[in-house]
Amino acid sequence: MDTLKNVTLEDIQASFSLLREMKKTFATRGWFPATSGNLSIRVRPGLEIFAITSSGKDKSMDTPEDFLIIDVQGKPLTTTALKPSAETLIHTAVYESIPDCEAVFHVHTVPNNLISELYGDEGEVIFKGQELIKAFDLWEQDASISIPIVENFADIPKLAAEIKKSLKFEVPGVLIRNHGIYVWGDSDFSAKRHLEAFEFLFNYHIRLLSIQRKV
Ligand SMILES: CSC[C@@H](O)[C@@H](O)C(=O)COP(=O)(O)O
Ligand SMILES: [Zn+2]
Repeated sequence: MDTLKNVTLEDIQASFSLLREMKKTFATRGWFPATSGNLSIRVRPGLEIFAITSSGKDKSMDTPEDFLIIDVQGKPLTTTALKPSAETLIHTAVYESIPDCEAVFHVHTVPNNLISELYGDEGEVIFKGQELIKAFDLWEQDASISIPIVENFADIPKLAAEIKKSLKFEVPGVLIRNHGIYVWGDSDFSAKRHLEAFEFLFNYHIRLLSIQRKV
C-alpha cells in the first residue's frame, strides 16, 4: 500500500493548488450549484495517493479546508476532521478501472442532467458529426462517441459498482441520471478538456432540440 511517506509536502501542496485552480474555474462557470460536485487528482504518477475535495463545502468558496489526501480505498491519509467527498468511492472506482487515470472531475449541470434524463432509458447517448469529438482523440471522418448513462442510486457503493461496470475504456466519462457527469483523463488538462467537450455537446444538443421544438 502507498503511504504518505512516498510523497513530499511539495507534492501535496502542488496537488491542492491545482485542484484549487480547477475548482475556481468550474465554479465561475456555475458548475457546482448548491455544494454539488467533487474533484480529485493523483498526487504523484504511479502512486495510489489522491487529493480530493472535502464533502459538503461550497465549491465556489476558497478556504483552507477544501481538500484532503486519501488512499485508493478512500480513507484519509492524514489526521483530519475533514470528510472526503461523499462520492469518493466513485473516484476510486475510476482510478482502479482506468490505469493511466490522473484526474477525476464531477459536476452537476442542467444540460448534463437533461441529456441523462432524455436518453436514460437507452443507457447511452451517442454524438456524431461534431468537430469537438476530436477532443476525445477521435479523428475519423464519421467518428461517434457513446456515453454510458447509469441510474442514480442513493447507495454510493452500489452507484460506484454500477459506474465501474458501465464505463468504457475508450470513453472518458459516465453520466448519472438526473445527477451529473464523472469525467477523467491522463492529466488534469485532459480531464478538463473532456469535461468541456462533453458539456459543449450536451448544450448544443439540448439547444438544437429546442430550436427544432423536439423538447
Ligand atoms: C447537494 S450536493 C449533491 C451531493 O449529494 C453530491 O452529489 C455531490 O456532488 C457533492 O457531494 P460532496 O460530498 O460535497 O462531494
Ligand atoms: Zn454529485
